[in-house]
Amino acid sequence: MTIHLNAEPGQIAETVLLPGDPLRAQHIAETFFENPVLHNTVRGMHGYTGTYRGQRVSVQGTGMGIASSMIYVNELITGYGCQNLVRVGTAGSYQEHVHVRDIVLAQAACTDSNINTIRFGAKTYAPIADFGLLAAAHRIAQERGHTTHVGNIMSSDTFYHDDFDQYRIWADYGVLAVEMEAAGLYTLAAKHGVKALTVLTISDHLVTREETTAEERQVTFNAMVEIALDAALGL
Ligand SMILES: O=P(O)(O)O[C@H]1O[C@H](CO)[C@@H](O)[C@H]1O
Ligand SMILES: O=c1cc[nH]c(=O)[nH]1
Repeated sequence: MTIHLNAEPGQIAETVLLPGDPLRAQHIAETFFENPVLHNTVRGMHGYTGTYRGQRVSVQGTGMGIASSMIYVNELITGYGCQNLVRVGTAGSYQEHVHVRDIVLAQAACTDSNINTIRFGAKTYAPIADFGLLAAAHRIAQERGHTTHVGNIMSSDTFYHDDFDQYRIWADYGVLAVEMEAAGLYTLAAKHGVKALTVLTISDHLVTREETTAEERQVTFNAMVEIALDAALGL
């Protein structure tokens, strides 16, 4: 057991999907896993372990933001020996050609958080995805005909900015979309020598202001989860 996870030792699989929302963790377990068992109840941040196409796998809610998610990622790696960590989340598009419902594979993650200023001072660290997971996810998404973009994303500490247009500087440098966790996940994965990837579904658009309905989000979300599971488990 760790401070924020009350799973028994060995109860969490080596491969873990990481949605921000604990209810999405429940949805993933109930929709995709065989024999899911609730492994965490601390703070209502539900996590489940079961099997998917015969292989052991877990899903763990992380909460929103780098600060919350890094607590879970840290404890999953150091307390439970997790080796493959794949975030599955929603994101806002920064680019006209990246549409709502599209899938984004985060090759790298910029951040406005201080997590790496604390570590590296004035030197800049570039948090990146595991290439094997990234390549597998890309191949699977292409085979299934999903519109998929691979590139840089922004992991922001702030959902509501005083200046809405602040995103344009990132868009000008080719950043595809914004979410709130990947840079922390990639940094911790590198530190501990484990594999990480972030798979995102575009849920809203900062340029066109388009949004998806809850039903649309659900359908695209399931496609993203299947890509993440198959890539992480080498299926
Ligand atoms: O859909 P999830 O995984 O929660 O991810 C995105 O949604 C939340 C903001 O609404 C942030 O956590 C952001 O990263
Ligand atoms: O605009 C968005 C959408 C999802 N998640 C974010 O962090 N921002």
